[in-house]
Parts: sequence; C-alpha cells; structure tokens
Amino acid sequence: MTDHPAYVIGLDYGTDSVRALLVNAKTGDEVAQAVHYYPRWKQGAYCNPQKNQFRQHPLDYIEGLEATVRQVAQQVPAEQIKGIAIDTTGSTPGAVNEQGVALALTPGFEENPNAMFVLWKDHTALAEAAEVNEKARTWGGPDYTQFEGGIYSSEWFWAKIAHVVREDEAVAQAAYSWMEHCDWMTLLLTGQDLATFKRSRCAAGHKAMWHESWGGLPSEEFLTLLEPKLAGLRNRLFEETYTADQVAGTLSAEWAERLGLTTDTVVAVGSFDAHAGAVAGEIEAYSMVKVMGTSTCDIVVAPTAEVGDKLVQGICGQVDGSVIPGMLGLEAGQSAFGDLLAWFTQIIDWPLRTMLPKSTVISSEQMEALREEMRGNLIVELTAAAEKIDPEESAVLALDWVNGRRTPDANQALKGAIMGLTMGSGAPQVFRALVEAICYGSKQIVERFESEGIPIKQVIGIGGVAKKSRFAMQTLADVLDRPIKIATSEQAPALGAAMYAAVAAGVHPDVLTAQRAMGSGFAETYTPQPDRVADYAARYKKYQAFGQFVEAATLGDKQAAETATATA
Ligand SMILES: Nc1ncnc2c1ncn2[C@@H]1O[C@H](COP(=O)(O)OP(=O)(O)O)[C@@H](O)[C@H]1O
Ligand SMILES: O=C(CO)[C@@H](O)[C@@H](O)COP(=O)(O)O
Repeated sequence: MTDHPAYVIGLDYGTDSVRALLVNAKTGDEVAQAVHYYPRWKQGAYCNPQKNQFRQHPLDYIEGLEATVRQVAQQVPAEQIKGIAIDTTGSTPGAVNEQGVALALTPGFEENPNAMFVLWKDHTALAEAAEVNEKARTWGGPDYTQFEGGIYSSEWFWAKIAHVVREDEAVAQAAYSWMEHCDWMTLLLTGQDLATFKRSRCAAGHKAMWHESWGGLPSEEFLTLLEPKLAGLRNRLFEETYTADQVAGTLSAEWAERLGLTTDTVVAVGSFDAHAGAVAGEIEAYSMVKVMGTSTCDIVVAPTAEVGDKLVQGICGQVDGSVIPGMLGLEAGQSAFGDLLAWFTQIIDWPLRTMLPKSTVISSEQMEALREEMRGNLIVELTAAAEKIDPEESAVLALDWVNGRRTPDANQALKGAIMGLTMGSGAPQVFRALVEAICYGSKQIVERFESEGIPIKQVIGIGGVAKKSRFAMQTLADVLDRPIKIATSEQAPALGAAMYAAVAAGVHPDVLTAQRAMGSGFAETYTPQPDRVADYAARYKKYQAFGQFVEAATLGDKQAAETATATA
C-alpha cells in the first residue's frame, strides 16, 4: 500500500435515489456523501403500477451521477480520487444502440418506456418468465435455471427482454444489444467499445443464466426457441464476465471533465446493490447479510469447493465470485419489504392526496405543509402504536406478497393478503401484521437455505429498514430466534462499492483486505426476547398455512385450498 492519500467513490443506484460516498480507501472513513432523488421516477413517469410496469429514464441516472459525484469530489484534490465503482438495482436491463447509447436517449425513443431501463420490480414479463421455465425444463439441453434456484423470475434479464421485444417492434428493431443498469453506467463513464466491454459477473450470473459450464449465456437455439426475435442477440452480448474487483477502464475525458475528476481514475466492473452491501456488511462464510430496503436481498457466501455440485432450490442463484471473488455468492430475497409498509402508508394517506386538494377550509400552503408532515411521520407513528399491541392478542395476519414472491420458489403472480380482521382492527393492528409478515417471509428464506444444506451461522442487517426501524429489527430477531447484527454504515452498498473500487485501483490487493481496512463494524445487535419467540413461532405456522391456502387458491386449485384450510 502506498503512503499517499487515496480516496475512492462508491456510487449506489437504489430504487428511488442514487448516493455517492467518498471514502478514504485506507481507513474507510466516510468523508462525504450526496443523494439525488430521480425526478421523473418521483413523479411516477413511465410507470403503471396497475400493470406492474416500472421503468426508469436514463436521464434520471445521468443527472444523479453528475449531481452527486461532483458534490463529493470537491472535498479532496481530484488526483487523490483513485477509483470509482457503481452498484445498481437489478435485474434492471435496458436496450442500447451499437454505440452503447440507451435507446431512450436517441431520437424518437425519448418518451418510450420500452426504450428505458426495466426496473427490477417491473413484473410485466410474467408470461415470458413462465415460458423460460417451461422451455428450460423441456427443450432437451441443459436446464439453464439450475444455478438460479431452478425457477426463472419475471424480475430478470431474459424475461424482460423477451417481453419488450414482443410488445414493441420499434424497440426490437433498434435495440442492438441490452445492458444491465450497472454495466451501462460503467460503460458510460469509461467510454469503451461495447463489443469488448467487461460485463458484471454478479449481474450475468444471477439474472441472465450465465454459467461457465455451458459456455456463458444460454445457447442461440434456446433463446430463439424462447422468442424468435432474440435471434442474433447472443452474439451482440458477451461471453466472459468479470468480478467487481476488476478494472473496467478509466474515466473518459468527457466524464472526467463533467465530474471534476481525472482520466487516471479507475472505474471498477459494476455490481448489484445487495452484493456490494454484503461486502460492506463484512460478510464471511455462511453469514447472511439481509439488505433490508424497498425489497430484501439475502446474501450468503460459502467456499465454492464446500458447496460443490449442490444446487440450492428456490433462491435467486448461486454464482462464483458474485460477492467476493473466489467464493460462491448465493442470493435470495423478498420483492417487497419496506415497500409493503410503504404500500400501507399510501393506502392510509389516500384522503390526503385526493380529498385535501379539493378542501375549501385550508390554503394550498397549509395543505402542502400538512402532507409533508404526515408523509414524514406516518411510518414512525404507526410503528409506535403497533409496538404497543400484544402479539398474543393480535388476530390480524398478513402475507408479504404484494409484489409477488421472490423466494423461496419465485412466483411473482402471487398477491398479498390479510386475514383475521375484526371491527376492532385499526391501522396499527394491520401495520403490525405487515411487519410480522415481512419477518415471517424472512424466516422461510433462512429455513430454505438450511434445509438445502447451507447453514446460516449469523444474520447481519443493512439498509433503510435495518437502520430506521427498531421495531422491525426486534421483531425479526424474535421471529428468526437469532441475533441480528446491524452494520454501522448508513450507506452500506455505496461503501461496498467503494471497497471494490479500492481493490480495482490497486489500493488493496483483494476484497477481504479492503473489507478489513475499510469496514465500519456493527452499531448494535438485536437479541431475541425469549417470551416473544414462542408466540411468533406459533403465528409463523399460521402464516405458512395462510400462504399455502392463498397460493393454492391463486393457482385455482380449490381442493388444495380446502386442505390448507383444514390444517390452519
Ligand atoms: N421508520 C421506518 N420503518 C420501517 N420502514 C421504513 C422506515 N423508514 C423508511 N422505511 C422503508 O425503507 C425503504 C427504503 O429503504 P432504503 O434502503 O433507504 O432504499 P432502497 O431499497 O431504495 O435502497 C422504503 O420502503 C420505506 O418504506
Ligand atoms: O434484486 C436485487 C439485486 O439482485 C436488488 O437490486 C433489488 O432487490 C432492489 O434493491 P433495493 O430494494 O432497491 O435495495
């Protein structure tokens, strides 16, 4: 390690906003941070929640890049900023032209949602995901879903591409290739040639069925069987993938200028937010880092040789090097976590959004102030009220599937449900049931890993909900009957990206060394309360029975629904 000052920037593109974190690459001190909320996304542009359509405009990303990086970069001399790495949500693919320009930035496509990035939580590709699953099992070649938990999801790369090209002939014709958001940002910054650009192992392995054993991406034959319009695309994608500690390039002259940095700044290969977050959460073999934000991603790493040929069913994949190079990264998660609570607050504040603007008794300034105050405090007040309810006396039970079930066993067609409502059930009772539901969903995932032979030795929490909701974290510790360690960093994915950047820039030799040098440790631990554990264990059984009932009913299997009712 050199004695000269060395800083790195981790850039974390979340669902609603992007954050840049300037970190001292030697000590891990977080020197400055900046956040930018995507303006078009905030207005709901290009989205249709009724259809589960969630698209993001590349200009939201580019404006956020300039606003945040310029702000943090001012804090130290530009030549001391050695590296930058980007993590994003995923699978969030978008169509690009031959030069790697996102189609929505090209004439004629500026307002076309199909030419934008298809956000991870967009589930418009349910039919295409079902086709991937059906064809992967029956086409006569390898089952390409085997390293992705055995079930392909509508949240992922190929399902989304197949859906868009079917729906939009103009985009199908103009799309030269497709890129995950994390790869596209990295290409933008380095200005490289699309043909030789280094794509993310993390993104390709977990979401695009890339695996070394079958030579990379699924075969042309399989892809055209899935959708004839995919013909030729495989050759315009990539063969190799790279781990996030590798150098993708250096900043292009244009972007060095626009960001106030230099062309010597190294740009690392891209990654997903959850995987970068797990690195900052100081993940180690058989730890589960739960990234608890809008959704959850549950990330586990294990020595590749120890897992051997074992295929873990029902998760979002097992990929060599997707978190820490040299180890197997395993991912599971829930499609709605904080989002389930956010959904409920949206229901509750409906009168504020719809009736208040028509009110003749308060001024528009007062109305805005009231809405702002309510918006900020709603979850906090609901939490305070819900915390006082004795779980033993609570009859309300909920399922966390408002955005489908990501794992165990992806089924994005499933819907949320609430049971046990009485005339006495108020907002706090329902809110409490929703908090419990996200914790029961987490328990199912932990149980799945263990029943598939991957022991979970400790649970670490990071992300917005982990940092903001003591109630949710205590409930989680009680439901899992395990301690939950909460990482100190407020910006864990950005810190993890900064660690990747530090390795790519040569400040540290590998990710484990960067973790040790730059990790900020744990702020606190939630310990299970023995008097609550048994109550929650009993309610968890009811949650499972309720889930089986709803799943069976959703599938139209009345008989199975009746059986589930009988055992509930
Ligand atoms: N006090 C709180 N209690 C529980 N959940 C909260 C609280 N404040 C915010 N959230 C939830 O946190 C989620 C955002 O998490 P965050 O990690 O900041 O974002 P992202 O997932 O986009 O990276 C939202 O779904 C929101 O509902
Ligand atoms: O699924 C992944 C990564 O594989 C996430 O990007 C996705 O759940 C979105 O994460 P956030 O909820 O925005 O933290």
